[in-house]
Formats: sequence, structure tokens, C-alpha cells
Amino acid sequence: MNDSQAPEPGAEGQRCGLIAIVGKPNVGKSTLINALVGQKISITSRKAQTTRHRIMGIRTRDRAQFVFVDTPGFQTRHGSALNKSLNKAVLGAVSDVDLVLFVVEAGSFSLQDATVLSLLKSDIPALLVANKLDTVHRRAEIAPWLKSMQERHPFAEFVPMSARKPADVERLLDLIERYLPEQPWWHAEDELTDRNERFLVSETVREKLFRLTGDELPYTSTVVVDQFKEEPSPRHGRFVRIAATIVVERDGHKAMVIGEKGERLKRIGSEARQELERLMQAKVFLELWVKVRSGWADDAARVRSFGYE
Ligand SMILES: Nc1nc2c(ncn2[C@@H]2O[C@H](COP(=O)(O)OP(=O)(O)OP(=O)(O)O)[C@@H](O)[C@H]2O)c(=O)[nH]1
Repeated sequence: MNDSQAPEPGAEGQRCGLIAIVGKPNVGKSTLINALVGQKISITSRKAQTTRHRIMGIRTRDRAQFVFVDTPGFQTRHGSALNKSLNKAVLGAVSDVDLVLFVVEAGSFSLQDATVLSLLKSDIPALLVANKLDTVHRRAEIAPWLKSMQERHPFAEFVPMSARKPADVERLLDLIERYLPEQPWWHAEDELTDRNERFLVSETVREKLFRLTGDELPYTSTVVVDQFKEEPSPRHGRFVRIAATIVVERDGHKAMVIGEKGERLKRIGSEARQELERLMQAKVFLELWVKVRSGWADDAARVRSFGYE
């Protein structure tokens, strides 16, 4: 797909390609990409619209290297600057890839699914991933539903599955592999993501933030990493000093994040620190701040400055 990365000779039989994962919010895209890549890199939550970045996850298995793009849920309800930027990210994703995984909940197809489906180009092969099959109790209804999906788009394959079942995930990888062009790998075998550790920090804090505040906190809350400094440490090998700010929209949200006597913020910080220490294999010092910045979701310039483009 990318001429500047033209295949080098001598990598016989290697396959490598870009795969976009698209679908409306909450169909299980993050869960799927985590399972496909084999390590947690993208946050999942019961809350819709938690995935705002395009995340690259890389899986190398046997002779194939799968480079995944996790796109945000396609937003049809609101027209704010944030959502426009999300839509752009989705549009970017469906055009420049070797394969698209179009994820829906097995047995269901809504107007929102149709909107995302309408973005797929007919010249890029697409697999229909009918996810959450484990929640479908009347399996007999799946066959006619699959047939109806056949009429909606010329899908290359139909894959009823559950992102939570490892065997299903491996079977999906087998299918995807056939659509990857024969060319040398772009990344080292052990590379998981091309996102840097600063990004890992904001994603990890954001995950804890949403998990520990439940459904009360709007998805527009975000995390900005102000400082990321690696310091020499004879005792710990690696020592990283991090300061990050949780940006919320209202005073009420700030109080919610901080919690009684600062308990909740403390817990967000300590859970994030522990996870980061494990992921980065370093001793981490994490300092968290909470700031109110009202209305940023509607301000195009600010959305850009937070890195959503
Ligand atoms: N039962 C079941 N639940 C699943 C499956 N896959 C994902 N889920 C759940 O569905 C919910 C949404 O999953 P996510 O992976 O966050 O969905 P997403 O499509 O990335 O959502 P956005 O980030 O909002 O776009 C989570 O509670 C998952 O645990 C599955 O195969 N079976």
C-alpha cells in the first residue's frame, strides 16, 4: 500500500498488511483488537465512545505480520468539532488499508451500522465480523441474518464469533492472513504498537478514570501528559517521572474525579501507576492533576491541540 516502503528482496513468503477495524460504538472493536494483538493496548469499557485515537496494534504470527488500526466509533448523533474529527479518522482508516473488518453485533443491524457500512469502499476487501455470538441464544436465527447481510455489501467472508473466545480470534487471524500482500514485514517481530509511551500513559490513566467513575463522567473528559522524564536510577534500572492532567468540563466533574478526601483520584493514580510499571518495565512516579476546561469538545482548535487529528 505504501510505495516508500517497497518490499526489500530476500524475505520469502512473508506477508504484511494494514487492517482497519470499523464499527459503531460498543460493538467490541477494542476488545477484538486487544485479543488479536495479544496484549492490552487499547482501552475497553462499557461506556460508548471511549476509543478516540487511531491505535496501531501489531501482531506477528508465523510468517505474517498484521498491522491493525482501531478506529473510533462512527458518530452520527452529534455534530460537534470532536465528532467531526472522529469521523475524519474513520474516513482515513477505510481508504488506505489492505483489509477492513466491519464489526457488528451478531444478529443486529441498525441505522448507525448502515452509516459506517456506507463508508466502505468496494475495492477494499471487507470481512463481516459478527461479534458477541455468545450473547445470541437462538443460533438458528443467525443463518437468515447472515444472508440478509450478504445483500448489504459484497463482504469477502462472514465470521460469526466472539472476541472473548481465543479460538475464534485465532480463526479470524487465519482468515485475515490470506488477504495480506506478500511482502517483507514493516516492523520488528516483537513490536506491539507504534504509539509511544506517552500515549500509553494517557490511555492507561483514561481507562482507570472511566472505570472508577462509572457512567457519571462524560466521554469528553481527557488526559494530557505534561511531563514524561526518564531518570537514571541505579536501584530500579529504569525510572520514569510522569505528570498528567485530567481535563474535565465542569466543576462538578472535577469533584467527581477527585472524590471524597481525594480518595478516587488517589486510586486512579495508584492503579494507573501499577499498570504502567508492568507495561513499561520501569519504576514509575505518577503525579495527577485535575483541571476544568469548559466547552473544549466544541472548539475545533483545541480538539486539534489535544491531538485528535
Ligand atoms: N458478550 C460479549 N461481550 C463482548 C464481546 N466483545 C466485546 N464485548 C463487550 O462489549 C462492550 C464494548 O466493547 P468495546 O471493545 O469497548 O467496544 P468498542 O466497539 O471498542 O466501543 P467504542 O470504544 O465505544 O467504539 C464491553 O463491555 C466488552 O466487554 C463478545 O464477544 N461477547
